[in-house]
Amino acid sequence: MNDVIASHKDRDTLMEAPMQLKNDRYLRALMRQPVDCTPVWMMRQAGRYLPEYKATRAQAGDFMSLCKNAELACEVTLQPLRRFKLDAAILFSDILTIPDAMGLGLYFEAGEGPKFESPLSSYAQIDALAIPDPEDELGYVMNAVRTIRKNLNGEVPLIGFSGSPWTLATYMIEGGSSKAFTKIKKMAFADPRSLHLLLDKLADSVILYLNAQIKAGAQSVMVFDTWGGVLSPRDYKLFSLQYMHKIVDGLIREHDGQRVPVTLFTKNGGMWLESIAETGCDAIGLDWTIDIADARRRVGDKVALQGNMDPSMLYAQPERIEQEVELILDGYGKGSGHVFNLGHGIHLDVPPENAGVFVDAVHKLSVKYHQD
Ligand SMILES: Cc1c2[nH]c(c1CCC(=O)O)Cc1[nH]c(c(CCC(=O)O)c1C)Cc1[nH]c(c(CCC(=O)O)c1C)Cc1[nH]c(c(C)c1CCC(=O)O)C2
Repeated sequence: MNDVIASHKDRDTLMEAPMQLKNDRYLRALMRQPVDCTPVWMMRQAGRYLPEYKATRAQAGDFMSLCKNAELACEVTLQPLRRFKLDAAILFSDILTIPDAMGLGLYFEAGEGPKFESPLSSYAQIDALAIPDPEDELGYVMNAVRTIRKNLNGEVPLIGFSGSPWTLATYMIEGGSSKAFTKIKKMAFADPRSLHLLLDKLADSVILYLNAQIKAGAQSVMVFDTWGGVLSPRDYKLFSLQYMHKIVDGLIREHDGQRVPVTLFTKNGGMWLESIAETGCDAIGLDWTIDIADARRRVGDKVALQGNMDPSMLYAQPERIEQEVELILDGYGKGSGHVFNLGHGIHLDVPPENAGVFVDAVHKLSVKYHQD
């Protein structure tokens, strides 16, 4: 009942959220328009490395309760922006909301990561899965998006996100995190019909989910393909990229008169940049295993690039962090089209001050790459 009231309230008040951004360099860089300096944000910017996050999470009880409470999800989205001069906010949620809404029973076991009560193993189970209605079973995510957009008050854009079909399928079939991915690979090679049915349903679900996030106020969207890099080149195209391509084709690309840029991130996907760029995405997220100068040479002006400092570099001394930022900025070279980021999520035991050193270094050291 309270959720219903909150959702109507948020829908009305979103009208008050300003259209014009005070800081739009994140969106400009994704569209390769001139910027004054390189924008920066961090994946898992809200997370266990911040004491204020731990306090709010304790208040919520557990991780999913935090995701399902729009006010608290908004609070943890904004916490890192109060500490650091980030150029974008990322919705606080998780990629596993879709499988949870499909009825697989998501839970988090301390120290073991996400788990599902009912993992998938047969065609019949996959055939029986329904595509979730984003404003119903996933309505709590849309409420969070509306609440965050309103509270951001036009400061910086809000990034919405989803997992890629392949990455979501790994969790749904393995039953949680995996190292060898034997169950999903067994299905891929011994029973491809079942896996393709699942991937296709997930692609349809992701399209509906991301489009609903865009309508609720997300100004840019990202698809996280955390596990695409465990496939061979041929199987990556068949089981992962094909479905991300379908998603890019199905997304709202312009909303309220503004372009909504889409970024695809495949961890360990550096060898497939040209193919990823061909999906028609606006930007590619890079992990740290590829040289950003090579990446830019290979994609040319086709897409913007996001990345790509090793998250473990945040354990280093300030001078070493600054040196690494400079090397990456120099690798990308002059001009717009680069969003600075870590190559993956921030580690939970990183000192918060080091994240601040990183963000400030990007802004300070990048100015010269955007002059004349
Ligand atoms: C694979 C994946 C997941 N979730 C996500 C991915 C794709 C990106 C990536 O590769 O990291 C994406 C994600 N997860 C979370 C966000 C929110 C935005 C942000 O802060 O960056 C985003 C964008 C919050 C979260 N999602 C999670 C946390 C930590 C939860 C906590 O303990 O408070 C956060 C802040 C939980 C989570 N959720 C997932 C894992 C593996 C874990 C870690 C579990 C553990 O180590 O105990 C699945």
